[in-house]
Amino acid sequence: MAMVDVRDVRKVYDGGFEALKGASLQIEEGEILALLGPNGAGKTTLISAICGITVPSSGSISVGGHDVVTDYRAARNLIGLVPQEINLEPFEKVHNTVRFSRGLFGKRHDAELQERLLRQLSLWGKRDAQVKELSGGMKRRVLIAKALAHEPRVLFLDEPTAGVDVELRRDMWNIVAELKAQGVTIILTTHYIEEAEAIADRIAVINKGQVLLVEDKASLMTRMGRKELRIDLYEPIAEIPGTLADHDLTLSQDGQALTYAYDTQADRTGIGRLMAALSEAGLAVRDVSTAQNSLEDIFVKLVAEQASGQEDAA
Ligand SMILES: Nc1ncnc2c1ncn2[C@@H]1O[C@H](COP(=O)(O)OP(=O)(O)OP(=O)(O)O)[C@@H](O)[C@H]1O
Repeated sequence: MAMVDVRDVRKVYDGGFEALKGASLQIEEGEILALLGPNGAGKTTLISAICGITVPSSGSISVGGHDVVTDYRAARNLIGLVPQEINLEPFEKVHNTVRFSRGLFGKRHDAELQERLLRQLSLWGKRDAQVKELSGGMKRRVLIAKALAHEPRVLFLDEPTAGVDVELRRDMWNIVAELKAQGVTIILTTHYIEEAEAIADRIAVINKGQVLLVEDKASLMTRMGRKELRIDLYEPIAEIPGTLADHDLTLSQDGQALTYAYDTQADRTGIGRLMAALSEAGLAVRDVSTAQNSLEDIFVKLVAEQASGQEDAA
């Protein structure tokens, strides 16, 4: 059974806007799923629907086997939500804020757990500070502590690292890794695609209210990935020799390196043929290296493909 099971969910807002158009998504226990999509794609709407904050117009959602509408409390108890916007009580002390969040779920205060959580998030030294005294990054940590205070099994992080510095981002990634090790299921929305690339097990791409794809990150990168072969030359050249014209090469500005893009899934990459042709052209190779194109390239391509598909259909 999937930990989070979203089936054919539609959401039409009051004004008539259809933010989700039959979205389906199954998320397994203990996995980290990155939900990617451009602005307005429907990510927050989907998360809100799973967390029972927004009621879907149709379709069904369960968390841990509990329907989020008809069995809201049981489902919500399993969920921790780190919202996009900072919504903290400014005059409250850090430790009270976190303690109160646990209380909301009817759970008794657990001093040991609270200390562990605050230490893990580097908030222990700030436990007696008022929220308003904290930096933006620290406030984000408090949001995470609050979301984790009732020991949820599923954690939603909605743009957790928007506007935070590199160090805090790394810290958050470490926290996510620790939670995963504890078997917590994590759903992350992010605009930083390298973040998804770094920490997610699976990638879901959503655009215009539709889930375009859900796939294992590694297989997605292999399936859609293109690689680039960079060839450094001993001697710079002014232009690509005519005999190499059909190899789809680009020459660096300083004339010192050639780049060859190839499809990793193609029957033939053409590398062998290219190397032979280079040698025939009398070009001496100093070094070669390869680079895989990024998840970002793949994401941009997917979204563009959907847009052109819709134009074709129109
Ligand atoms: N309460 C609402 N009433 C009407 N329309 C809404 C409401 N909330 C969101 N929308 C619209 O639904 C669409 C999806 O919004 P949503 O916030 O889910 O997108 P998102 O993918 O989270 O975007 P972002 O990356 O900008 O946070 C947007 O076009 C938005 O304007």
